[in-house]
Amino acid sequence: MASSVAAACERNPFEFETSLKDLANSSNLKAVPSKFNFINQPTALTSDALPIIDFSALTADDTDRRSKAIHDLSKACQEWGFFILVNHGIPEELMNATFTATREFFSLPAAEKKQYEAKTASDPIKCGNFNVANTSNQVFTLWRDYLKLYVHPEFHCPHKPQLLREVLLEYSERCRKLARTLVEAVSDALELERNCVDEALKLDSSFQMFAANFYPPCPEPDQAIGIPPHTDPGLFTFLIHNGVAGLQIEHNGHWFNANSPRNAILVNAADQLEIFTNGRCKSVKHRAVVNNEKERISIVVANGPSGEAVVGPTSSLLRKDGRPFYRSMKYVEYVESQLTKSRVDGKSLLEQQMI
Ligand SMILES: O=C(O)CCC(=O)C(=O)O
Ligand SMILES: [Fe+2]
Repeated sequence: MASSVAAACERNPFEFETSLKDLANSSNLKAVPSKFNFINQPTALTSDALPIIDFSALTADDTDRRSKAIHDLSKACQEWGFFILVNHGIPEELMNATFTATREFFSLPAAEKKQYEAKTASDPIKCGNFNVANTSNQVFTLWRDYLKLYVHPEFHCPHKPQLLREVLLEYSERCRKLARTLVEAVSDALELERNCVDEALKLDSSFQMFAANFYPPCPEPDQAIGIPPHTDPGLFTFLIHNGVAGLQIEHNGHWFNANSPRNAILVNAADQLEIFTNGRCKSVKHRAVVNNEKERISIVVANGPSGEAVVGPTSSLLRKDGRPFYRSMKYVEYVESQLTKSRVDGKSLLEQQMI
């Protein structure tokens, strides 16, 4: 759920000028048009094995099995910040339908999509390519079309394609349930009261965002970027993709290709989980690179606290001297500030929250 990459650009960051899908389809592009130019950092090392968490074990009656899964989850959140979730119970057909509906949305005529061009950070439906500035104030456009929706506690969705509403209602609800169980498991692992996150962060009215990213093949993949390095807002982000590689994550100072098997969900601990646990869980930087052969789609759900919750470190995880490592901030303000206040290669909003 890329956000900390955005910037207070002179151009509207949300401006929808080019449907990249159309640009890539219509012209025989040999080079990346200059407005997309972004020089990538060194490419990723080969993939290392990300931790795998078996969701069915987290909810198992067998206490030993459950305790081991909770321990593994907590270790994954503290060491990698990312893990692969298997046996999560979301039907394959629902995931496929989500891809189908999303692809249909991106195939709509540009004029149809342009009605969802956002004017401000708080618009609940946003569609475009996204303009970003770096610390030298140079603005560039990301090599991706995106659709971003606020789906809970209020559900917002474009009218077309018809299928989209139905699948997103179901997919987002299932993701909320999974995220809640993961949050409980992390609370157990950190010896917090089981429902303490739920209560403190008002998860009944969890602010949940859905994003679909469409990356067409790019003639010069080293000269453009899908999404530059960023961390996500929220507690847990869920990502599924259409089988084409592109996600890279930072681990111990290196970039790794993050691959995941079909039907698994790639999960990452996000900023508010790091803040609430006073740094125990890590919200890790990641980025999306592009390739010159295949189109890539990723579907991302950011499961957050309530928009109204003021998120800061929980008291039992403060340092011995009682001081927090992070400032507190209302979640909805955090989400919207990320879209306007941080810059590529500058301090992310999460870093700005550190005391
Ligand atoms: O497309 C991807 O793999 C990354 C997407 C992402 O990080 C985001 O939408 O926040
Ligand atoms: Fe992200």
